[in-house]
Amino acid sequence: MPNVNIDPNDIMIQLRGLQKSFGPQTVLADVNLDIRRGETMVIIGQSGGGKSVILKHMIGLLQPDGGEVIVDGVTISTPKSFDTRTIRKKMGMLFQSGALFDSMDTGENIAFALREHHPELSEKRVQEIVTEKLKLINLVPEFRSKMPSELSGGMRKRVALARAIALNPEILLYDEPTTGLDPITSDVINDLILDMQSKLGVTSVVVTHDMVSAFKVADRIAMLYKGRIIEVGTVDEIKNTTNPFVKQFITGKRKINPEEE
Ligand SMILES: Nc1ncnc2c1ncn2[C@@H]1O[C@H](COP(=O)(O)OP(=O)(O)OP(=O)(O)O)[C@@H](O)[C@H]1O
Repeated sequence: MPNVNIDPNDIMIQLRGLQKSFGPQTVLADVNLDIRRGETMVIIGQSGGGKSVILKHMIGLLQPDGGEVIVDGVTISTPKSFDTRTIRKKMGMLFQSGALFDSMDTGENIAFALREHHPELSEKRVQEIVTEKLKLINLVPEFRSKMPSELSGGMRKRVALARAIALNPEILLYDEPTTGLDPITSDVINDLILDMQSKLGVTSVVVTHDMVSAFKVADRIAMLYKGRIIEVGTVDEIKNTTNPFVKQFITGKRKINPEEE
């Protein structure tokens, strides 16, 4: 359970009536969610339910059909306000695949966004920042010369996290950070998510199916169901929920009743 001071009235990300369809498929019907500055919000829900689509709206990779995304008081979701460069400077994202550039070594992967956004930085400074980011994810500086093909799944995620924090983001978005990892490696990633919150003071949004991870890293958990957030609560509140759909999801039971598949 995280341990930082969070002001419930200080909202970093607001989703207001978010709607998104792809062709005939409505993925987000009416998503409303407030994420507080400094908190870790975990979004849970069925596979294919639209959790990643929500993250992509937060970072400006997708524009909604209706509704608003407001980040730190600024609406980022209207075509007029759509300034991806400014948004992305504020945010780091850990993609589901832990996408690294395979042709670059670890150090170059971490330095990539730094060089792009800060061409004024000297090579010495870039290397110092790479070392600092490796340290934050508990890796020694020598690790910078490893190629992605030499890394295990867990290591790739860690390096992807170092890359996501290269520009000192205020917000970190994690898409399925523990998927495909064994429980011990998953726990290393969970600890790093907690570290990022306590050491960097970031606001985090984590999309996951992994309830062990959700219960460990979350300040609050939101459940997406049929295109809407049907419940938001602390870990204890979610564990003790009376909502049958949330209960079904967190306990992994297949059906609530024969009508519900
Ligand atoms: N760019 C796109 N074009 C068309 N359909 C899309 C696009 N992005 C997402 N979708 C569809 O939206 C739905 C929700 O996808 P999303 O990846 O957000 O689900 P998810 O809840 O993150 O699932 P999972 O947990 O399996 O990753 C899926 O049916 C997906 O095929």
